[in-house]
Formats: sequence, C-alpha cells, structure tokens
Amino acid sequence: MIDRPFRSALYIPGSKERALEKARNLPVDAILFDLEDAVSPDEKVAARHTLKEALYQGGYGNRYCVVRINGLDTEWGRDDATEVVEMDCDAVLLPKVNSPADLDALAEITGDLPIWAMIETPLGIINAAAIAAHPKLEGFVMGTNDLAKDLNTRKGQNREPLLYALEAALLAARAYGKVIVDGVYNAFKDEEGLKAECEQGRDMGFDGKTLIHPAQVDIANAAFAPSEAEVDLANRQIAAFEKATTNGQGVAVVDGKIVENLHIVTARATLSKVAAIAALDH
Ligand SMILES: CC(C)(COP(=O)(O)OP(=O)(O)OC[C@H]1O[C@@H](n2cnc3c(N)ncnc32)[C@H](O)[C@@H]1OP(=O)(O)O)[C@@H](O)C(=O)NCCC(=O)NCCSC(=O)C[C@H](O)C(=O)O
Ligand SMILES: [Mg+2]
Repeated sequence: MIDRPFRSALYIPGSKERALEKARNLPVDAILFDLEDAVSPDEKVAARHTLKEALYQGGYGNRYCVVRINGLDTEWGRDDATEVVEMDCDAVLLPKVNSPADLDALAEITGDLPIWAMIETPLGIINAAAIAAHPKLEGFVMGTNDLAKDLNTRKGQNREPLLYALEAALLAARAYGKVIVDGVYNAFKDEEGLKAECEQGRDMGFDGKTLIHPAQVDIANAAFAPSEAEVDLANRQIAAFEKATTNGQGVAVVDGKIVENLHIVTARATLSKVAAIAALDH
C-alpha cells in the first residue's frame, strides 16, 4: 500500500482557476483535480487545458495529485486519458468503475500511471474485490452521491442505508492493501455534521475523507490524525511490551488491557502516521 497520509482529499473543479491557485496553499494531503461532474459539458475541453497548465506551473508541493477524468464511455474520456499521461500528476481517477475490465481499458491508454477507482455504482460494490486486486489500482474513492442515487436510498441516520456498500468496499481495499477514502459531505457549511461523519468514517477504517470546500480541510485532517491520547497509549504499550519481552514474557498489560504483538503493530503504525503527517510539512 502506498505509505503516506490521505486524511484530506479535496476536489477542485479543473475549470476554476481561482480554486486551482488557492489549493497551492491549502493543508490538504491530496487533491482530486476534477474534469468530471464538477465541470459542465461546455467547459470540459477548456478545463482539460486549464488543468494541464496549472499542473505544469506546479506549486502543489508534496500534496498527492490525482486527476479525475470523464468515463471512457463519454465523448471526453479517451482524450482526457490521453492528455493525463502528459500532466504532472501522481495518478488518474476513473469514475463509475464497474469491473476490472474498466481499469484494463484505461491502462491501455495511461500505461504505468497508477489508477484510482471511484466506487459509486452497484456493480462497483459487487465487484469491489476484483477491482481492488487489479495490479494498477492504487486506491478507492467512495462516490456516495452517485451510490445513493443508484441505490435509491434516502439519507438516513448515520448513513445506515449505505453502510453495507461502504463496508464491502473497505473489505476489498484492505484485502488487497489499497488506500480507501470516504465520500463527500455535501453540506459544506455544517462543521458539526462533517466532524461526525469524518469520525464515523475513521472508526470504520477509512484512510481519509474526500472534501469539496477548503473549510472542510482542518476538520478532516484532525479526525484522521492520531489523537494525543492515542499517541500516548501507543508509546506506553510499546514500552510495556518491550519490558515484558525483556523479562521473557509475551504479553504486557496497559490500562488493565492485554497488549500482544499485534497491538504493537498498531501502536507502531500510529507513531509512523504521526511522523508521516509531520513530514508533509503543509
Ligand atoms: C461548493 C462550491 C461550489 C462553493 O463555492 P463558492 O461559493 O465559490 O465557495 P466560497 O465562496 O466559500 O469559496 C471560498 C474560497 O475558497 C475557494 N474554493 C472554493 N471551493 C474550492 C475547492 N474545492 N478547492 C479550492 N478552493 C476552493 C474559492 O475559490 C474562494 O477562494 P477566494 O476567492 O480566495 O476566497 C465550491 O466549493 C466547489 O465548486 N467545490 C467543489 C465541487 C466539486 O468538485 N464537486 C465534484 C466533486 S464531488 C463528487 O463528484 C462526489 C462523487 O463523485 C459522488 O458521486 O459522491
Ligand atoms: Mg460521482
């Protein structure tokens, strides 16, 4: 699995020069430069050129840069895929992926460029494991708006109608060691609602959240970073376990709870994540 933080992944319409400029100074872990749903049909071709120029100008530092193209079954998709190879980006994101064959078709055009897949259709959920197993696939992005539309779900409390689909995608991503980021929270002025949904996604196991507005970035970054209490616990677990093994024991106890080797793997991952976040230097 690609080893870097993906706490916040901000969509930016490829057509919006002001937003493309602003993102150079936002503390996001990843940017999803969008040529698909955020761009109107009459702006599609111009957006591709605007985005290519913005990426050529650079200035995005170590933010992970992903370009979401239009589907290959649209009039813009194949040209997007051809052009994205020339863009200064880290990966290409394909919308509405239904099966690994969709990734094969894209890889024929984009070659070695890593692929991310929008998981946002019923078939995408059903075939999530086969999609995650694709050798070019680096990460999943949940498209909860399209998914809700196709499933005919209503919002529900705590996203209950979507939980099966979210879990199915998570299982697939984790089984094949791929990154997975949660869907967007549409009410971009509702900070409390976003915080609650970020925490739900974090607790389910997502690596981060996709975002639509700069005001959402700090909330996602905080939710998906280890808390001070988690870091403190990790340090104490490691110290207690090292002491136990020095004394010839395979198990330690911290805060009344057993600590085994597998907990130390998690504790070390927590500390590595803190170091990786610090290294991003936003
Ligand atoms: C939602 C918005 C249309 C709101 O835009 P606006 O009213 O212009 O917001 P503000 O005036 O509050 O903007 C303040 C400043 O922030 C900049 N800005 C706004 N949005 C972004 C952004 N996404 N990235 C970077 N910078 C941004 C503005 O330029 C202002 O800057 P300044 O002039 O310096 O003050 C708008 O936020 C927006 O268009 N968001 C992105 C929408 C989008 O990308 N949608 C598609 C992706 S979501 C999706 O498709 C999900 C998935 O597929 C699914 O199925 O679920
Ligand atoms: Mg979508």
